[in-house]
Amino acid sequence: MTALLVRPRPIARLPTLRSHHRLAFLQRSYKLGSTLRVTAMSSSSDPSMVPKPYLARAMAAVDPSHPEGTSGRDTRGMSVLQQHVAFFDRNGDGIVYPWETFQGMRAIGLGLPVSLVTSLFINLVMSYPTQPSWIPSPLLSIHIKNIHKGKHGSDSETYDTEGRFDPSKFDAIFSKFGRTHPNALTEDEISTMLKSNRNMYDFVGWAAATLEWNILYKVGKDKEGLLQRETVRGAFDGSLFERLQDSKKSS
Ligand code: HEM
Ligand SMILES: [Ca+2]
Repeated sequence: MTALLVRPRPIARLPTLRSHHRLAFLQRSYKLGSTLRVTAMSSSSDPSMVPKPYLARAMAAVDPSHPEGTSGRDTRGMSVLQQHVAFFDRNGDGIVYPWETFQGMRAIGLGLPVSLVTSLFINLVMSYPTQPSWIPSPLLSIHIKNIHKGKHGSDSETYDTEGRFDPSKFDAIFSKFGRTHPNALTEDEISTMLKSNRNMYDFVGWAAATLEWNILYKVGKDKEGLLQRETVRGAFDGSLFERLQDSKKSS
């Protein structure tokens, strides 16, 4: 009887699944407690899968099309979360002041009122947890070295508590919520995701995650109103911000 319960599905059926379904299947298998299936999946040599998708990457936002992260990116020894934030450090001193957040937002094409309100909110929320001592910063500085301490709840959990990038959590954004397109999110799907990601009584996290995804949608949506997987990956390692700034400059 037990043997019947734990018997894995024939491996031969797996390649017919699309990559995002395959990962969802992996997660379901895990919940069922069948380590046999998980082992079989992770040792697969299928090129459309990231090796060891459960292993958080310190410096690279990896997915099956970018197994080494964004090509040609100089990580400067920073974690993926530090890279996300470094774009806003306009003078490169390791500290992000509210006016730098504001300038960065304007540089990627956000409007004046949104940039004003959002930059103030971000620096208000993230300044204190990232300070090098218990004394608050009157100028609301954010220290990039400690940005992992600015991690909040009710998010996708793609960044771990040390600011690394978890490829399986990133993939789950699309396998769980990309109902209409496997590699993109509609505005409605983003709002479903935000509600699903909520942790109990985590009002700061709800607000922060809503803001993050709403501004990302604003700057990153394509002509069809879709937020593409590649745009989201670029937001995680900050390369999207540089791309947007360059395209704004050249237009
Ligand atoms: C236009 C600018 C920005 C956009 C579009 C943006 C977008 C995002 C997105 C989509 C996430 C992932 C949320 C999730 O996993 O559900 C995120 C996380 C994060 N962002 Fe930003 N962000 C921006 C600016 C900033 C700035 C200026 C800072 C700080 C200086 C910052 C700090 C963070 C931190 C600490 C996280 C981790 C949150 C967590 O995982 O709990 N972001 N951001
Ligand atoms: Ca700075």
